[in-house]
Amino acid sequence: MDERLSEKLEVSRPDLFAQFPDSSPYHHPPTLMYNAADAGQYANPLGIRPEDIKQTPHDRIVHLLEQASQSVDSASALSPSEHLVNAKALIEKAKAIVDGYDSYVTEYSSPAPPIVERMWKDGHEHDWAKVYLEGKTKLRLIPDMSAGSYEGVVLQHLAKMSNARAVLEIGMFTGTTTVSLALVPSVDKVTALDIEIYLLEHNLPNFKEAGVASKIDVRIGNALETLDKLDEEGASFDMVFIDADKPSYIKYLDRILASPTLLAKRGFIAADNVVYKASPWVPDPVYKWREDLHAFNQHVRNRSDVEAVMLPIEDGITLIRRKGE
Ligand SMILES: C[S@@+](CC[C@H](N)C(=O)[O-])C[C@H]1O[C@@H](n2cnc3c(N)ncnc32)[C@H](O)[C@@H]1O
Repeated sequence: MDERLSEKLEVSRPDLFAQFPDSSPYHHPPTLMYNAADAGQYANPLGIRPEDIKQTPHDRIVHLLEQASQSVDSASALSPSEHLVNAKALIEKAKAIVDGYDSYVTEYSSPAPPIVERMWKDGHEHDWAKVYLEGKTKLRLIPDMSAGSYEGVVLQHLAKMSNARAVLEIGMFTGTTTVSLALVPSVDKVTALDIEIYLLEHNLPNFKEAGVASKIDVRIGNALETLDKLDEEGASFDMVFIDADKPSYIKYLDRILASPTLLAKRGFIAADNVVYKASPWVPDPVYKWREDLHAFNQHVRNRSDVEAVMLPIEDGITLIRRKGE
């Protein structure tokens, strides 16, 4: 890690992260809480609100430009000037560029299958806080964990272009990406790992409705232990999508690459959220895993046995292949 970045990262220790009052529906603020064990660990001196937590670098830029625009409005109210009018117009234009970007690329890409759109919508309407408070999930899951239908289409293309037959997904959540991949004709099987037994029951009706239940093998448990089991079974995957707990990304990658079989010859790994809301280079205390993701990116770059390309898709996807294949 370069010194400047390390300095910046140190500014935001976990004790600065938000804790919402027990009575708040956001007692475990979105994206801050993956692990129930984290609950209650953080103070909230910064007054972070859930709506301040954005999902991608673009979302973050739009949010910042909105705030800048509001500041210009306030300044204009006090002292109207041509400069402020110009500044406002420039901010609004920059905002329109970024704001329209994701919608445009989604509109002119093939659409996601309707079942995936429906699953994504249902996932956003599900009361994950209630499920967690009832003790049905260990983790406080939040709808925005779902990669979304556009990213599902991207993954489908990667699977199609690589002619992937066996796919491993580490982190299934509501199964939108699982179903997207299982719907690819060349894919025979998607092995989906998750730690939450609740998701098995929750997702099964959708897997059946999509007509791909027989192609999906859900393995519940800690993904690292499941990887050990899959390795013992001699399982081999053409495509691996890593999208579970961010602090374990390095372990997942190393475990897969340590095995002679888990990653098939000419197989590839796609790791999600690698630019993590741009927080590795513009830190903000609300983004809890920036050090983990930054360490993962450095680790990938420093492994001499792999080649990688980081794609600025949504929250960033890195494609990793064994060198020389
Ligand atoms: C970001 S979500 C996955 C989203 C999904 N790929 C999609 O795009 O819809 C992460 C998932 O990883 C699971 N998870 C977190 N820690 C885990 C662990 N140690 N082992 C297995 N699964 C884990 C969570 O339960 C959650 O469902």
